Order: sequence, then C-alpha cells, then structure tokens
Amino acid sequence: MTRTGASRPHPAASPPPGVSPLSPIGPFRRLRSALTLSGLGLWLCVPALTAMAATLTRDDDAAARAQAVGAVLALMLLPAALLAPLAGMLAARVDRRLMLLIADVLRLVILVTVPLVGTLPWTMAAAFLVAFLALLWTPAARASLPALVPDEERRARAHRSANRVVYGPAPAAALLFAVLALIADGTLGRGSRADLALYVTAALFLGSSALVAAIRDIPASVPIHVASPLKLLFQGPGAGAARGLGLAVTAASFAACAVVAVARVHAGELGGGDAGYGSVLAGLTLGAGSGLFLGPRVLVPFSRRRLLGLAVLAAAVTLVVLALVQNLVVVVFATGLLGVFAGAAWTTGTTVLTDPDAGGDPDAPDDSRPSAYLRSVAVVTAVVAFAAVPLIAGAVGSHRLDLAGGVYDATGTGTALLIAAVLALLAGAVAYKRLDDRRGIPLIPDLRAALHGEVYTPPEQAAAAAAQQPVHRGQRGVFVAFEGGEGAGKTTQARLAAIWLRDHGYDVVTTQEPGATKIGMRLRAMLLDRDTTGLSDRAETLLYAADRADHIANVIKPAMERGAIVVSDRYVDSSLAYQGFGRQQRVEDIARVNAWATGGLVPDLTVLLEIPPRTGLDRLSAPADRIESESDDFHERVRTGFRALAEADPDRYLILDASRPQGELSREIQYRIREILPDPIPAGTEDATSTFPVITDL
Ligand SMILES: Nc1ncnc2c1ncn2[C@@H]1O[C@H](COP(=O)(O)OP(=O)(O)OP(=O)(O)O)[C@@H](O)[C@H]1O
Ligand SMILES: Cc1cn([C@H]2C[C@H](O)[C@@H](COP(=O)(O)O)O2)c(=O)[nH]c1=O
Repeated sequence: MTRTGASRPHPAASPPPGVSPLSPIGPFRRLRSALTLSGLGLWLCVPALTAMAATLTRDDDAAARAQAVGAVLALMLLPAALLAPLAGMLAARVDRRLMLLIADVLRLVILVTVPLVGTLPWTMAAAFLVAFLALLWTPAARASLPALVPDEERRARAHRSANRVVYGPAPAAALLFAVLALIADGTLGRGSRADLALYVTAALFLGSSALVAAIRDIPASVPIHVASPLKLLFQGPGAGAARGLGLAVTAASFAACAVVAVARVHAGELGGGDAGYGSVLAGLTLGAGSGLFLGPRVLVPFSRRRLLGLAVLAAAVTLVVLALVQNLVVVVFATGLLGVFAGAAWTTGTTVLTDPDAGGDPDAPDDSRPSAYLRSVAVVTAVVAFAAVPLIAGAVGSHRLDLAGGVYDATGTGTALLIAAVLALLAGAVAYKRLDDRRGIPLIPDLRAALHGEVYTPPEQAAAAAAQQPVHRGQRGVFVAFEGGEGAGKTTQARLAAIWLRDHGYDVVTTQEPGATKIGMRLRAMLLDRDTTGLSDRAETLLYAADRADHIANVIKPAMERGAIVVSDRYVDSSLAYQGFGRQQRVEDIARVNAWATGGLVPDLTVLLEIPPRTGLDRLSAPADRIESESDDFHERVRTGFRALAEADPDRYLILDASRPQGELSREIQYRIREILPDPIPAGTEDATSTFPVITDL
C-alpha cells in the first residue's frame, strides 16, 4: 500500500485497452466520482438559484426580474473574485476530508432551505454561501485527486481527469435543468418551478459527501495555492504576454456572460420559461465545449493571434444577432454559436499566452501567472457583466418601435444584449488590431490559404523571397528579361537592346520563353496550339516551368557562366501573371514551383512593357493562339498581375508605357541597362558619340 492508501498495481495487471489506467485505483475513482457529482451540482446551482430568483420576482416587472437574476449570478462569482485567498487559508488549516464533508453537507442544507424559506434575500445569500463553499471544496478535491495516484506517469492523466470532471458537467447540468423545469412545470406548478432543480442539486451534494466519506486517505498535506483574481488582475500577465490578449479575453467573456446574465428573463420574454432558459444555457455550454475542443484544431497554419481576434469579433457579431432575433429556437442556436466562438477565443488565448514566439512558455503550468491572469480577467469580467447587463436592461426598459415593415418590440434584455454586443465589438476590434501579427497581409486570402492547410504569402513577398534565393555559383553575366502582355513589343525591344549591346562589344544571347530549346519547342507547341484542349491550369503551370527549367539548364546558365548578357523575351513573371493572376491560381504556389525550376535565378533587370490588352492584341497579325484567345478579363488580370509584381520590387523593374514610339522606348531601356552592365561602356565610345550609341528606329 502507498502512503495514500492506493494500492500500486502490478505491471502485469495493467487494465485492458480502452480502460483508463487510473480506473483500478479505488480511492481515486471514488474521489473523481465525488468531484463529478459536486461539479454537476455546482453547475446546476446556477440555473436553479437564478430560476428561483426569477420565480420569486415573477410579479415584478422584467427589469426587477433581470436584476434579481443578475444579482444571484454576480453573488455566485463574488467569492471567487474576492475571497479566494481566504478560502485557500482555511483549506490549509482544516483537515481536508473533514472540510470536504462539511462543505458538502452545508451546501446540501443551504439548498434545501432555499425553497422552504422562499425569499429573495435568502436565495441571494445562498448563492454567495454555496459559491464560497465551492471555493473551499473544489480546489481541495482537485488537488487531492492526483495525490491519490501513486506514480508520476499517471499523475498528469489524473490532473487532466480532474479538470474534465470539474468543468465537463456544465452542459449536462444545463440540459438536466431544462428537463427538470419541464417536469416541474407539469407537476409542481408555476410558483414552485425551481424547487425540483434545487432539491436535485442538494441530492447531488449528498451523493458527493457519501463518496467522500468512503475515502479514508484523502491527503491532508497537499498544499493549495489560491491567488486573488483582483491582485492578479492588477499585476498583469507579466512581461512577454501579447498586447491585446487581456482585452480579447475580456470581450469574449463579456459577450458570453451578458447572455447568461439576462438569459432567464430573455427566454421568458420569448415565451420559453425555465425550460427555454435551460436550453439557452445548454446551447452556450455545449458551444463553449466545442469551441474549446476546436480552437487548437482549426486553421492550424493561421496566426493564432489573428484567430483570437477573429473569434472575439465573431462572438460579438453573433451576440448582435442574438439580441435582435426574437425567436427562442434561433436564440438557442445563436447562443451555441457564440459559445463556440467564446470557447475558441479562450483556448486560442491560452495558446497565444504560451506561444514562445511571443515570449510565452509552452511548458508553463496551468497555475502560472499568465494563465491565472487570464482566469482572473474572465472571472472579474463575468461579475461585471452579471451586475451591469441586467441593470442596463432595467434602465432601458421595453419599447415598441414602429418600423417601415411593421412593429418591433424592443425588450430591455434584447437592448442590453445589443449594447453589450457593441461594447464587445469595439473591444474585439481594438484587441484584433493590437494582436495582429500579420499586419498588411489581407485577411481573406490568409484565411483561404489556411483552409487549404497553408500559410499565405502575398505574391510580392513570394516573388521577393524567390529573388533572394541563392543564384548560381560562378554566374558572371547579366540577365535582362522583357515582360508584358500580348503584342506589347517585347520581341521588338529585346532585339533592339541586343543589337545595341552587340554593337558595343558584348557577348549577347537573345532567347525567349516558351520554346528556346528543342524540348521547349515541343512544349511551346503543346501550350499554344489551339487544338490543345482540356489542359488543366496546374499542368499548364508545370509545362511552362518545365520549359523554363530546360531553358535555364541549356541556354541561360551556360551563357551566364561564360559572362554573356542574356536577353530573354519573357521569364518567370509571365507565369506569375498568366498562370497566377490570369488563371487565378495562388500566385505564391506559382512562385514556389518556379523558384525550384529556376534554382532561384532572378533577372538583374526586368523591362515591363505596359499596354492595354486590346491595343496589344490588335497589333498582332497572326491568328490568336490558345493563350491569346483567352477572354478580355483574363488579359486584364494578367496586366494587373505584371503591374503588382513590378510595383512590389521597383529597383529591379523598368516599367514603360508600351504605346510610346519604339525609338523612345529603346533609348530608355538602353539608359537603364547601362546601369547594370559589368564594365562601363568603353570611354572611347562615349567620347566619339558624346552620348549613347545610336540605335536606328525600325
Ligand atoms: N511601340 C510600338 N508601337 C507600335 N507598334 C509596335 C511597337 N512595338 C512593337 N510594335 C509592333 O507590334 C507588333 C507586336 O510586337 P512584338 O512582337 O514585339 O510584341 P510582343 O510583345 O513580342 O508580342 P507577343 O505577345 O506575341 O510576344 C509588331 O508588329 C511590332 O512591330
Ligand atoms: C513564358 C510564359 C508564356 N505564357 C504565354 C504568354 C503568351 O500568350 C504565350 C507565349 O507567346 P509569345 O508570343 O512567345 O509571347 O505564352 C504563359 O502563359 N506563361 C509563361 O510562363
């Protein structure tokens, strides 16, 4: 036997697959069951006591009812916000098992007396006392649970199990409440609706105490540290925490807690009563559970900070819908959705907190300062929401609005939710801005890429990244590319530049894409022949890239290595513009494929000849090929693409209006090429002409 009384299982006696390795430990099992019952009881207390408050104020107006419910909720959270250190001190002094038993029995007694006394002040006092006793009970039992497990290996599992049984029963409690409300409606009558739920809650605490009584060796020595949320709030999350994180968690908690604060009265106003109230709470808790599960699993390549900001904004927008719609079923579903966003915001917030890139510690324990800070933010926000939102509902009151399409009954609770939504939206927008670690990167493509499991790189960045790829060793020549739409004059200008360069003694290789090599010519035929039908966009991209790879290996690279000046009619930018922008494929994918195909070879200069597509196409006399015969929209996109690429890297581009006369264009190109030539043009040439060598206009 171990010190805790848990027998150490023989390795050969390990449980069969599918059975938890913790199951054979009897005391652990019993305490976990007690925690489950107590957790269920505590969660059930929330609707039960608030429903009692609503029942006791049923003859008052909606504002008074909402405030009574809000007060009960706030009182249930107040001990956690204010008295946590006191509870920790008490828990450390009293025998642990005795304290668990006393706390259970006291909760039982208090809850049974609530319907018997039947007054609002006692219901409120009960809310406060039950919550205070939970503050003694839950941390003590949670801390004892892993201590009942003898070996380290299974202790981590026990910790997770403890968390699950404390928070997990929330949706079950909400559903149970809805069912109990339906039963009570049919049996006990209007004035005693909440009684059944309260008695069932008391019975759960009775069960919990019976289980605790059966465990002999609850360790008394496990220390419990319960920090004060208010103190933690003032201390802040510590250095390195992401800016805007606290605000994001505040906004998400506020949105979710605003719903809880007025859910009872709002559901009543929509004709739902306690069963409707239970359904709303079930929607919220189920949604939050799904959000907690999904948060780390969705959009994995997407920035967690952006996701956090978006989840908060989505929660706030959902709250707007929830506030305006006056149909209980829709409200239940919207609440579920809000729960998903709030839950996702919470887990994403904790991920951001432990993000090493943001200075966080991924191995930080759950009770570390930043985590405790986030919990404090949530608790304090909840108290504020529970107190303030019902007050706003009461102050605003109900109004009948005459709208163009009919009459809209704006309830006080609906308006209060709308105000809460606007506040959450504002806070969410500021938080999003502060958290955003991908400023300048458009959100929609970023999201779309994440949906495909990829990180989005803007085309300009992808091209720039490709430009920074290592160039071929031994490269000595100069590489000039001519780019532009159909009929822009690339061939003409490339030829003029080559003549001019040759005139000045340079070894010049003029070439073009596609089709500069034997294989390339066959690829060109396949690519441009109008009989080629059904070629997929990706295959087209790869064929152009294949042509390019062959072109580099057999023409460009050898020429560069011998120090020649290579003048190419089209290069990678044509693929980015045509296959990327034109075919509307992801430009960063095209850039990646081509960076690989070219080994990262980037021109020293790219001359972009800019022309409206129609003008360029009208210049051509030969029948249009497969690409030329694409739609005007396609060619417009290609033009936009070329421009975007050039504007993103102005030092490497010369952008020219290709509708100007050929001679003018040619001279400008010569000026620009001169800047990148390896050796200055021999001085004698300039002496002789006192200007650049003359090139005759064709
Ligand atoms: N600046 C210019 N002004 C008017 N016409 C021009 C100009 N430059 C070229 N042209 C004429 O436009 C036609 C197409 O020129 P060119 O073949 O050089 O264009 P391109 O951009 O290479 O076309 P493609 O898209 O087929 O490769 C030719 O008849 C050429 O003489
Ligand atoms: C290199 C390259 C070219 N294209 C298109 C552009 C043109 O329509 C043709 C080539 O014809 P040209 O008369 O020789 O200019 O192919 C493309 O779509 N993608 C590319 O990478």
